[in-house]
Amino acid sequence: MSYEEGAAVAAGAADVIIRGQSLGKCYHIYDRPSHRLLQGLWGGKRRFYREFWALRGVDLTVRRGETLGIIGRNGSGKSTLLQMIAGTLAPTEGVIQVEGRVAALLELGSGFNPEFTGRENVYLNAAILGLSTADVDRRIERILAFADIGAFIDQPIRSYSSGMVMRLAFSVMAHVDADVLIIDEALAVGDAFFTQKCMRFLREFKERGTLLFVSHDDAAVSALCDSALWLDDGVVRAYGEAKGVVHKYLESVISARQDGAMRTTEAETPGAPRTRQRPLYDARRDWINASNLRNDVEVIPFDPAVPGFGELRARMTDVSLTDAAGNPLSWVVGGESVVLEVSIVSDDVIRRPIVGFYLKDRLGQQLFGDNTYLTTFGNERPMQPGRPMRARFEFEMPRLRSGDYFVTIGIADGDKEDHVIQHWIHEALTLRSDCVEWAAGLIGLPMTGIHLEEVK
Ligand SMILES: Nc1ncnc2c1ncn2[C@@H]1O[C@H](COP(=O)(O)OP(=O)(O)OP(=O)(O)O)[C@@H](O)[C@H]1O
Repeated sequence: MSYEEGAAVAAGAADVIIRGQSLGKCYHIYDRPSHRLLQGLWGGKRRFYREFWALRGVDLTVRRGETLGIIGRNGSGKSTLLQMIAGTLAPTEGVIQVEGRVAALLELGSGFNPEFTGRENVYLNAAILGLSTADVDRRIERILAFADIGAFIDQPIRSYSSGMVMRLAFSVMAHVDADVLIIDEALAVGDAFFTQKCMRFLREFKERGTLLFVSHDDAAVSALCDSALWLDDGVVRAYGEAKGVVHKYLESVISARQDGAMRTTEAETPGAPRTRQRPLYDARRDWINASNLRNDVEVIPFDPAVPGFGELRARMTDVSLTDAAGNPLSWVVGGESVVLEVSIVSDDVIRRPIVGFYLKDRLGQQLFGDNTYLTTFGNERPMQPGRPMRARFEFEMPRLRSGDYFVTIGIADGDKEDHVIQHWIHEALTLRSDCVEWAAGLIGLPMTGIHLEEVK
């Protein structure tokens, strides 16, 4: 879909909440400080500055309930556009109309007064967003619980770390009943557990509100957003369905990296000879593991005190990654065979136990997972009180981009359609990956063989 088509399709839809027409922002650039002074003296009679358009000719229409991703290189105009939508920056030309309450997390602590305490800033910030003191009184406990910064809340903000400022700012924003949320995902980097909490909140918010999400992470935009807008040097390069726009953006990034030496391939000719697939040992594995391509993954051990939920007639007592011999691992190398073990106890009969897991990245995207349902299908054994069980999932550890990952585990009683969650832990294990080089995709599947050869 072209930019014009994207804007036209969106504009035709009912329930428009944001409409921007021909938006532009021009800054005056003075090559020397003295030029600014001279400009003041000369007024409009002479020009001592250069014009720089940070944004120009942007049309945009966002419907209620839509999630729009804004992508683009550094300096492409993303913040400029979003500040206009948030109402903190006036456009030089064009018109922006926004319905309802907008809460934005664009610049860290921008709405906070450093001399006031966290608590005072909560009231101040919420008031700016239109909440009365009584409204905040009713929500303050929830705001503080979400931010989770403890006694610091009664200290001046200037004594906070940037992570604490982020937690508080996000928490206020999450509790003001905003119609539109604007988030720069780069700000949410840092504390991985809090990022998970934020992402869970954003997924829930998406169901009822309008979300504008700035991200450098193309996978996150594809996964979270309905539509995307790609800005490049202040102008829109593509606008429309998220996956299509992200695809074009990536194509351009890769093409630029390869100095434009890229062509699009045609579909394979029918009947052309194909390489036969046979399971082969990947001889590169030893080489990869001995080089800087090696992907080390630290396993942060299971903490039995970590919060979970469920009926709790059965619960997990331990979760670990082990080698084939059952030895718990504190480090794994991407590509190695591992076993995910979940130990369970119950104090009641669990008629049909099912144990499942998935691996999530820091944005909460589910990368892969599985469960015991099909393995036990037709041969279900009730779990008896006082007789512990253990679920084992054997797989090859995929290579993981640098960052934190989480293993979510669920235990249920029932079948695939109809079951009751017994115990669910969002972050049962944390995997901390360190990876210097990255090939492609969300995860790197260990290849059993890669070949390039002449077909005889
Ligand atoms: N006050 C200003 N005066 C002059 N130029 C500015 C000003 N604010 C922003 N710019 C310029 O406008 C351009 C767009 O900036 P903007 O912050 O919107 O980009 P961005 O896409 O959000 O970048 P990033 O991803 O690095 O946050 C940049 O070239 C920036 O240097």
